[in-house]
Amino acid sequence: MLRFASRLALPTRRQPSAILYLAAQHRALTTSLSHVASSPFAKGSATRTPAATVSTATPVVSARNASTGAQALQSLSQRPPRVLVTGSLGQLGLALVNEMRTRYGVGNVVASDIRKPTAGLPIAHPEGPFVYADVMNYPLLERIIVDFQIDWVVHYSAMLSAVAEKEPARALNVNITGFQNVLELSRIHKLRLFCPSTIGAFGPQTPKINTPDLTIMNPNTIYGITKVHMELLGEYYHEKFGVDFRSARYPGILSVDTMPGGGTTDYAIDIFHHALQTNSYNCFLKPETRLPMMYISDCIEGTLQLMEAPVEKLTQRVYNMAADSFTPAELDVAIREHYAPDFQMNYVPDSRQAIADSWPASLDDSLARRDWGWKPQYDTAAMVHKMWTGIAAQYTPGPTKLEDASELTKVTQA
Ligand SMILES: NC(=O)C1=CN([C@@H]2O[C@H](COP(=O)(O)OP(=O)(O)OC[C@H]3O[C@@H](n4cnc5c(N)ncnc54)[C@H](O)[C@@H]3O)[C@@H](O)[C@H]2O)C=CC1
Ligand SMILES: CC(=O)[C@H](N)C(=O)O
Repeated sequence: MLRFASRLALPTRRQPSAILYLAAQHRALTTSLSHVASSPFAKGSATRTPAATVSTATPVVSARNASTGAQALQSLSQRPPRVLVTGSLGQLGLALVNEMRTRYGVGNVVASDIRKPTAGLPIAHPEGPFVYADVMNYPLLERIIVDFQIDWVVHYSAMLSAVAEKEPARALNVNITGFQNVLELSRIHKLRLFCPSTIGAFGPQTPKINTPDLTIMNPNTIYGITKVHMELLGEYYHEKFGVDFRSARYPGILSVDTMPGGGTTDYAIDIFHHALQTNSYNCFLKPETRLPMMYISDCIEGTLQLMEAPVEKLTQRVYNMAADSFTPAELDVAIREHYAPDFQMNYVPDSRQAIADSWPASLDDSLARRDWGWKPQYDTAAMVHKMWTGIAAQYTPGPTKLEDASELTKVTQA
């Protein structure tokens, strides 16, 4: 099995400054959590809503980030938001919850998923609240939002591009019905809602280089269609009902501590694990396939910047967000030049090649930079360095462990 260091916090370039929060707020939320833990809902009631597992022992301490915190707190009526994160055990959710709990206070960030948090996941604050939440279950979501007095939802539950092509009916349900549920609940309960979009929302007719925010989309994958639906419906709810919907179109995200969930950009993570374990990799994309990519710290930082941005700064609701772009061949060269001279890359393109071919090679994110100050910290060289050194540290030195490579990721079977 992969050996993850437990309780790894996201690498951060800033020292969070912890401030003790008002005692009244502390009492209010602790009371709220106690209520949930002792409610019929929490125990699993006759309505067959699954039990919410909540740690009431968690003190509600507000730890805010020094650089962005003051401004965001002002716009939040001087208290940190209470946030529900759906799909929080996925590649991005784990990292986002870790960072949000550092900034907003452990008890203020409710993690949720349909899976159990297993030992070894990089959860920095395991004492924080975690609940079962199937995003298709509207009454359950509403109950969590009310019981925890949620202000913001980050909707991360989704099926990614490769797995969605394999199970289109399920992907439509999770990605479309799930989003419609959180959007409608955001309208009713006046929540700020963030749902990520993706380079996968674009299609073969989209301009490939420096793709602007507003352009032809026409995706030809189930994943892309569900994401365009999400963008349009979110904008509609904003226009029509004033829902504070926000979205960023992410590139492929690279992470050390968490594994990808079945996408087309997953090769750029798999390659490091295979290189370190077997010194070779069968890449499922052709060498020249250029795709936009981003390191996870940038993704999480940018997401929080957009979430915290004062509403008057936003001139639109969906923004491109970019860092750098590279090809499998360039990654191969970087690994051989700097880390593993004998690394052997083979190219065995599969059905994911067609998906990648329909996506942009680079994004124009100038509006995100202008409106809410987006600026990535990691270019390709810096990403490769973080990935190699971070993943190398996960493997114990010794003989090659082939069984580890076979466990690497769900996507190798996609
Ligand atoms: N990872 C990436 O490179 C990119 C991700 N995104 C978007 O970011 C979001 C998060 O992506 P990842 O963390 O990579 O995905 P992931 O596949 O790693 O995690 C998704 C999580 O959703 C959960 N889930 C599935 N069905 C659910 C349901 N019915 N109810 C509740 N939870 C359910 C899964 O158990 C899983 O933990 C998604 O919306 C994805 O489209 C966008 C662009 C790039
Ligand atoms: C770019 C994405 O949305 C995701 N990583 C995928 O490849 O499906």
